[in-house]
Amino acid sequence: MGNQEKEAVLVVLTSLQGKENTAYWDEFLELVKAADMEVVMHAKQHMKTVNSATYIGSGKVKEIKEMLESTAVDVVLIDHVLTPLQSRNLEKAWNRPIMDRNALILELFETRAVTAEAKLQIEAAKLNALLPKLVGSTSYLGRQSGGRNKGAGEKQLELDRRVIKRRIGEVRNELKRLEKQRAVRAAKRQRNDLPIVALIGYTNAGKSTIMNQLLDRFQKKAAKQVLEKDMLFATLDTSVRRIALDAHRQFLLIDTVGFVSDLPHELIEAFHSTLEQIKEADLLLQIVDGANPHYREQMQVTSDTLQKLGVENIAMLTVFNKADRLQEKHPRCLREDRVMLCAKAEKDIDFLCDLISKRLYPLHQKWKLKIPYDDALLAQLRKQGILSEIHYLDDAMLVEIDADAERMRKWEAYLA
Ligand SMILES: Nc1nc2c(ncn2[C@@H]2O[C@H](COP(=O)(O)OP(=O)(O)OP(=O)(O)O)[C@@H](O)[C@H]2O)c(=O)[nH]1
Ligand SMILES: [Mg+2]
Repeated sequence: MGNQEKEAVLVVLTSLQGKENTAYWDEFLELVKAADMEVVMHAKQHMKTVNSATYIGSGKVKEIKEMLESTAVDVVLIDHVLTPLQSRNLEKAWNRPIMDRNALILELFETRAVTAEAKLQIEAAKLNALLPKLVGSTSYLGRQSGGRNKGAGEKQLELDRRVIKRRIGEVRNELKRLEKQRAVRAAKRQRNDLPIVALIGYTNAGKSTIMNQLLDRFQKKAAKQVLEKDMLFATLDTSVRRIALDAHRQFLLIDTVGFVSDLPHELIEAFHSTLEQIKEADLLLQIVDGANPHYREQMQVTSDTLQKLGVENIAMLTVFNKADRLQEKHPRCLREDRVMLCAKAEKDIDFLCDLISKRLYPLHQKWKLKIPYDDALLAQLRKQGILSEIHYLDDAMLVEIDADAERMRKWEAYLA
């Protein structure tokens, strides 16, 4: 199989006890697409119970075997998580590598990872997932190295296991080294003493879009934008950028990897150190795709994942995004800590900044000052970037500024 060619896959979509699981299936197919695989066939099975040996029923196993005889298929995907025994049995029956939902997400992360750290984290997750499966099966390593591992016996298996364990050790050491580097960077940030705001939420909700909009709006120098894309798991690395609302109101904004239902625990573990950064945040911005009919379930997944990560007691603002896709109009403010907006509308971004600022700098307010025309204060305020409005009166200028009470004290004489 050439590198350019997409892997041809047969997708098995299942449902238990007559529940048509279309949302789950759609999401699974989106994951397949994001992993850059091509669905050449699919099979559906409605099951009453789970078959402990093969997950799906034996009749379906046979039927799919016949399907596989007539078409070139590289891998069979199953929309659920299988036990090692189930995937071994299916692999034997179909003579094809099997990927369950976990394996697919790992594969997708692997194709998407850019930084050394993300790559290593995924490698660790994949190797860990591989070990328990490595009993009487050889196609996993074969597939990983790009070819088929024919005729490999028990000896080979033992060898494989040793190779994998050694590699896991190496990867862990390298990750530890990178983590230390990050700790140093984090310590430097702390010395800057800027508050930290973290964007979190379900994949494809618009986290990276919001980060880019804020960069566009508030970074005078062209800041490096992050990738935003209509695809599951566009972001796999956390990025940190500094946002300066003005000279005195700055914060660090972190964009993070999105969550998905049943995120494989190997991945949560592997990404733990990256996601740890969420714990340092002073404010969480939970971004929700408000136009997704399943936004409630997605919010539930987010709060479950946060709980698994041990993130608690951090103030959270929930942003229902993509308001432009809704039929009805909604007010921006739904509740004190819930807002609805469109990340692509400049006014909405201003509104969001205002909210963030009120949370981070609660003592900050707008003040009106009266400044004579020949006074140097205006230039000073301009330089600090806290000037928001000027009106030119006959005898003086009436200006509006953003500042906290502490700083206002020295300008008290100017208060209008
Ligand atoms: N219509 C509309 N589309 C939006 C809005 N915000 C983001 N999008 C689109 O939604 C898609 C996903 O946006 P991203 O910012 O990449 O989402 P993300 O939350 O970072 O996703 P992951 O990195 O995969 O977790 C992109 O195609 C965006 O252009 C919005 O307010 N309205
Ligand atoms: Mg993103």
